[in-house]
Amino acid sequence: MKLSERLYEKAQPIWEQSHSHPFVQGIGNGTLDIEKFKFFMCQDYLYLIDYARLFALGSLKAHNLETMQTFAKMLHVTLDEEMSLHRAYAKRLGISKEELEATKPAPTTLAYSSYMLNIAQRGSLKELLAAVMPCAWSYYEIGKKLSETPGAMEHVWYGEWVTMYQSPEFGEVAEWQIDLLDQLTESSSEEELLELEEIFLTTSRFEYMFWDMSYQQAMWPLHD
Ligand SMILES: Cc1ncc(CO)c(N)n1
Repeated sequence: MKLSERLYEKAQPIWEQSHSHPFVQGIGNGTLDIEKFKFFMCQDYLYLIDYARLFALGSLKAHNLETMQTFAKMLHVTLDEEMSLHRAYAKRLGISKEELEATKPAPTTLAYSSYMLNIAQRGSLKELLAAVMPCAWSYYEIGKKLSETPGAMEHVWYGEWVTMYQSPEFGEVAEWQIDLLDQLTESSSEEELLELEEIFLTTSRFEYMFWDMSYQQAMWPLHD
């Protein structure tokens, strides 16, 4: 069994909770409160900055030129295409570029980004991939599922979001990461596979928490 098949199976109970979360469902049926989406977009913008850094680290840790080029491409696509979606939404939502960039990270954003970057910095390419894989893979799955709802891709607010994440180009990114990790772990020990599984499940849990944080618009529970 390929590692990716095992990871997919193990993560299902978590991923299913993300799929059925009211934030995700609300994007699909168009009922999500726009204030919650605003919160999500600003926090996601911060998240993507660190997510992009993981691709820079992937390029650094790559074992050959082709892998290095693909990580560099994902770095570029994140900074200049995915984040352009956020910049365009911010503009429509009345959030200035300065405001967007000055967003303060919520505790869940900080925890998720810090965990991912820590794994990527101290681990090998395998650990880095295990940490980053639930991101593109689960968003692609969510995009595809939501796009099946009639009108979801045409919705005045959430249509563009669904359209981007269900796109085959976005799916290719997930597939490339999956294939590379499967290839790199062909002869890994059970002990190593278990470690990678734990990382994958941890970022899968953080993905769920990110939806929930956005739904609750959860900042620090303290007031300065
Ligand atoms: C939190 C999060 N996970 C994954 C993606 C997909 O890139 C995203 N934009 N945000």
